[in-house]
Amino acid sequence: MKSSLVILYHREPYDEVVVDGKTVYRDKKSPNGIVPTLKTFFANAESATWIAWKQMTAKQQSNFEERVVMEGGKESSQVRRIPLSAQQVKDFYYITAKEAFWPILHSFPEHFTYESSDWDNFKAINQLFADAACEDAAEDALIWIHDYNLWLTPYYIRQKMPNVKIAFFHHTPFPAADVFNILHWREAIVDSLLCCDLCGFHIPRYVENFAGVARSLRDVKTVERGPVREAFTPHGVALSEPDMTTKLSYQGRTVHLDAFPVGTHPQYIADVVNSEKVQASIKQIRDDIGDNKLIVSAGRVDYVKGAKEMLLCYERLLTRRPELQGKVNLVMTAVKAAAGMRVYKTAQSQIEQMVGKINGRFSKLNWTPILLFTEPVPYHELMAFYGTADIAWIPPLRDGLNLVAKEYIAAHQGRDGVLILSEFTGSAVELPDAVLTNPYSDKHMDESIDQALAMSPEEQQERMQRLHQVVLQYDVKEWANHMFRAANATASPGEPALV
Ligand SMILES: Nc1ncnc2c1ncn2[C@@H]1O[C@H](COP(=O)(O)OP(=O)(O)O[C@H]2O[C@H](CO)[C@@H](O)[C@H](O)[C@H]2O)[C@@H](O)[C@H]1O
Ligand SMILES: O=P(O)(O)OC[C@H](O)CO
Repeated sequence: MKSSLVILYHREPYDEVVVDGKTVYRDKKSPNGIVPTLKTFFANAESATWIAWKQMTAKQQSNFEERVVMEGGKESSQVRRIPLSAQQVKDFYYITAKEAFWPILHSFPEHFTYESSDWDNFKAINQLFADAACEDAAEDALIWIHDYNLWLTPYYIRQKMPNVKIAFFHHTPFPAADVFNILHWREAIVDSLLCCDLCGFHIPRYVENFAGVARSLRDVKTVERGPVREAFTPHGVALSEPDMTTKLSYQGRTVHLDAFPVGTHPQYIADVVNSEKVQASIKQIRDDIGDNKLIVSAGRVDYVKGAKEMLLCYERLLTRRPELQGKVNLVMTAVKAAAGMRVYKTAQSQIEQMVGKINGRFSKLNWTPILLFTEPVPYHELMAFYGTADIAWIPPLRDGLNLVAKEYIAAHQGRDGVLILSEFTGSAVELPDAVLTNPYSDKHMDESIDQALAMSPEEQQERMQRLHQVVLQYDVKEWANHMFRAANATASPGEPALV
């Protein structure tokens, strides 16, 4: 049966493990903000296909289940896996995507490496995803593609299905033209994105950057522009943008552009935090640290996430204000996205060395300044840390959005807590009541942590209530609904709208 919704995201929605000779599918352990987001509505969709890759040997390829149904999911919603060899995965994901595209997307051209990239392999794998999508999509389906790993799929799909609806969502930032255009393959990528009906981004700045790139490379016409929605701070934050382009036309096709940031599951998070199990963990953490201030900072190991800048600031804090030694605890997670990525080795060892140095310098018999987790933390434990923490410290140098900020707010349910949030995360233009900080400035970082530590309970509550309203209103359901509404609105006159 053909699907009315086809989701293309390169990762599978679960970890496949063999227990006692039987294959079972478990929630993914690695910290990734996209999989849980997409899983929520994929599991409930009536007839959907999720297309991902699966690494296997040639021998395994001759005999594997191409399609599986997720536990608890509907028979009509299947995960279709494209078999890839270890070498293909390495070239496509670890190297071309992470060593060439990722640094450019995050405006770190100094980390960009071109020589080891394998563009032909990237094209071939994108073609495989596009072929699978076309096989599974009904004529009136929506094909929803996620992230830069699949940049070329719109082009290949359009060759085979000229009228199918294609939406693309970027979970990362989208950089300005003078950075994006460093990519050798810029024309092919932009031509492919211009084959979409809808190109979605987290925030208006990324929309504007994409429109700027398209204008710089192709003779696109701006069809519509307007002020940004009230959900976004229009001025004054590093990534603010007062107006944005909402329609471009190119070669007879209209491409809709839109900004709709991913949301979280505030009610689910509140239920987990309020559960007996998590409340018991929260009490245990509090008993362990007494009246100390608990700071939490969670994320993947990545040079874009600002861990180094935060650790330097924490070291300065303990030096500038020795009275805080023994009175604050920083719980930090720095977990690898996948094993064996050379691009993250330096970032990981840098974090481990800095934590070792700070702990070595300041620890006392009964106090260690930093507790570092380098392995995924079970969800309930993570929520217990979010729920207990007086401060969440989120310092990325660049981040498409940052879901940890929203999860922390949801865990506190408008009661208390302080969010220190880098202005260079997409979420900063949605969350003006956070303590916004500039991770490129030592002075600003120092002022922000001082401000957070000194904030009165009344001010914490006022800010948290406003932040909670935002997180409640723009949750993950609203994100998906926004996308479906926006995709529907791309129907040209006379063309039937999506159902
Ligand atoms: N030690 C640990 N163990 C287990 N889980 C952990 C963990 N540390 C963090 N997590 C969880 O991992 C997720 C990470 O979310 P991010 O928004 O940082 O996503 P990520 O960078 O993967 O994805 C991309 O997609 C998302 C969604 O679009 C964007 O917010 C982001 O900018 C972009 O880079 C959060 O749900 C967090 O709670
Ligand atoms: O592709 P991954 O799993 O490394 O994902 C990292 C980010 O979530 C992509 O935006």
